[in-house]
Amino acid sequence: MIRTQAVGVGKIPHPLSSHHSVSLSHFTKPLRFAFSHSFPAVAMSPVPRKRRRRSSKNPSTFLSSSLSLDDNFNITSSSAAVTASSPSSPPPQPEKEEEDDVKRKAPDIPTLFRRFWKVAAPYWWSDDKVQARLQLAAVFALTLGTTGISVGFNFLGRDFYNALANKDQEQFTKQLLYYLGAFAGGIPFFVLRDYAREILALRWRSWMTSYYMERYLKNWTFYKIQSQSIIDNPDQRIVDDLSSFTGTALSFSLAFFNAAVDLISFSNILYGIYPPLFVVLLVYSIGGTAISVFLGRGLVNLNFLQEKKEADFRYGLVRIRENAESIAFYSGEESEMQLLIQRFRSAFENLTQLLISSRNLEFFTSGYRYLIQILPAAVVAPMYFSGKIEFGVINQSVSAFNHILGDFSLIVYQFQAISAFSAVIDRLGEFDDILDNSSSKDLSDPSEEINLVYDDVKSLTLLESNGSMAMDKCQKLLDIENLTLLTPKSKTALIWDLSLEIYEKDHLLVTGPSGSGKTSLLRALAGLWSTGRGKITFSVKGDEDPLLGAAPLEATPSQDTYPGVEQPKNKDSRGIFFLPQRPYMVLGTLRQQLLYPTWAEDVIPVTDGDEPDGTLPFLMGVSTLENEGENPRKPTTDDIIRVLEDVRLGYILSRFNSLDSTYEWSSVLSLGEQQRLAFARLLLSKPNLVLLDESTSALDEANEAHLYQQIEAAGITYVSIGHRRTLYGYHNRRLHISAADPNSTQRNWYIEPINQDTMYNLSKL
Ligand SMILES: Nc1ncnc2c1ncn2[C@@H]1O[C@H](COP(=O)(O)OP(=O)(O)OP(=O)(O)O)[C@@H](O)[C@H]1O
Repeated sequence: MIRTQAVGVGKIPHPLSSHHSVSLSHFTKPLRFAFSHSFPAVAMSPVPRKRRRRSSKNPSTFLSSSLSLDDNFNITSSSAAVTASSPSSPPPQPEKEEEDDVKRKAPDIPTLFRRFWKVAAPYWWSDDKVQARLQLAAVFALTLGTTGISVGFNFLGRDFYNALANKDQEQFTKQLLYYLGAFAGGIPFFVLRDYAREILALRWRSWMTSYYMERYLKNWTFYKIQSQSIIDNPDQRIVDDLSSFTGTALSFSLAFFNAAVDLISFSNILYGIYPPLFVVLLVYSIGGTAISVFLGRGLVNLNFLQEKKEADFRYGLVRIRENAESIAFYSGEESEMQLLIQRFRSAFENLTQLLISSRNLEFFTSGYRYLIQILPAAVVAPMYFSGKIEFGVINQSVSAFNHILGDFSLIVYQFQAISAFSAVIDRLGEFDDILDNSSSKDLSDPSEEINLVYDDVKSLTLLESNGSMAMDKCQKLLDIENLTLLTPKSKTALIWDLSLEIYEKDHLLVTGPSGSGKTSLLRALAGLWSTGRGKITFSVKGDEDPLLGAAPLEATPSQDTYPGVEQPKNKDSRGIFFLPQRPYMVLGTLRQQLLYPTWAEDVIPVTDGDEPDGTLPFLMGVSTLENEGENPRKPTTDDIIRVLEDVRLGYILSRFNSLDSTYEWSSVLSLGEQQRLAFARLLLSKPNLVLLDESTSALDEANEAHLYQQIEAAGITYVSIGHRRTLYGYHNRRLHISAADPNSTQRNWYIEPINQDTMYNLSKL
């Protein structure tokens, strides 16, 4: 076993030890496969504490987390057995991914520093900056205190050993008592320093988590990241990388600060004992740092990939959980197993490389550590023999020497942790850049963008209050002008030059062959896609922008994700509602399902009245004040029950006891029931216009007819996408989109009224 020695933030030294062991547990947090064998004295664990703490109830996290090494470098997981017994026919390799991994270059040092600063800085200038800086000052003060105590122990050690060597029992007992007293007085400093640091790291992490989640969910960045595969595993970056980053950044800062203070304190001591020893130490540590940087240069990239591969593996397991029923119906276990093994193997192979690189570095660092162990004693011993110094001074010089060497060798000793931290910085920096500028990857040419506008009906009325035009405009809900729609990235044309107006009670059916671009048209209307040309204008009710208080709607063009597109956060509050093809069930109670998304703030439990100690202002969730007055009156329990009856779902109340029971709704409700539940949401929100994407595809014809009657009776204008003939009966116009011809720019759509003739012709088919 290799023992490490005093580096950075120290623990209370053992009275009989020649050097001081340290606590640098934070250093290892980003290092998923930390090297506990190297640091037995500092209680490092093979898997960082936070990661090990993941709930074993969650099978995916358990399996994934257990991809770790024990002290003997054995893989301690059932997954390892799986790998060993993998079938003889290897699964197909994800070639593109592998290629990307190979192509990936480690970031250069200036990029790393830029990213570190960009990720770390915002918190210290945030609303929480006063608390943050005060706590940081306290941590630094406690760190200074502990360094002072270490220096005191250095002198105590000298006198203690002098008394021992002189066989002076009285002096020895006195020194022993001093030592015990110093322990009693010093321990609280060490404990409180660590506690204060952890608390500050937690506070910082909480702020960062909230800050990143806000930007991730803003402007549909989460959708773009996912649909265009911009970066891997954003969830892992928010959960694991932020946690590692805050803890490690603080630990490293303190360690460097402590090393600087330590250096000054102990240099005096060592220089006072024997100056040449100090010079030898300087040359030795600078040379050692240069060599370890050279040997460990590949570790940053390997750590980056390890994070990614593990997250991919975990995501594979999560997908099995989410799609359990479909996989079970397909009996797809064998394929799933192959896919999982493939991902695990990829993580395993990268880890093997990581271990080889670490081993090579470790050969050097171990030698570096051992070679120097006896040097200080050997150098000063002749002075002791000649009577120039006392015996205790030998111990003092060894202690001071080790302190200073530790300070100088911070990079050598912690290179593996530093490289893992660099990978975390790299991943977070990349994520941060994307969150800041999420439009840059897919929207390069602003002239090739669809212009999406929300016109305020009231302001238009005021503007043109004398003419009949104003009345017409008030009734118009949607105006599409010369819309040419392209797919993002590949820019394949789906719809050419579409112009269309929708007025109140004007129910439009969109038809066309599969893949022609019907759903994509809705994506463009929702603002999710903006590649193409043309203008989409929604006439919305309400005299205030829900996001900006009293500011007029047209005064707020979006500048971030989709330039030129004004993005509402809460579309339904402007009278427009989208029902996607696959109903989305939120996590929570039945009531929350029904209130989503119009009264989304109720999904997040907000503490009222007395806040529990430690609640942070930035973790309060969505403010209820923000949307107050914008959304329709919140439905009462009676309203909700009535609407459930209206969509013929009244019976589920008795089945699931109450509106406030929590279930995995996407599993316990049939697809048709989920679609009816989506209509219940719609009826509660009562928008002016709804865009339905095959929203009744799982329903029988009777239920479909019933739901259309309900929304018609509620005065909601609807645009539906659908293939079924029965849908013609509930609409008065049809937009037919044909598959676009790549060699032509001709219109690939037409609009026709749906009348008795249409119905007659259909019935003959
Ligand atoms: N994120 C994407 N990037 C690039 N192309 C996409 C993306 N999503 C869909 N497409 C392509 O756009 C085309 C239109 O897709 P869309 O979902 O609009 O079809 P649709 O008419 O609604 O089909 P269906 O009736 O089968 O639901 C398809 O060829 C599809 O493969």
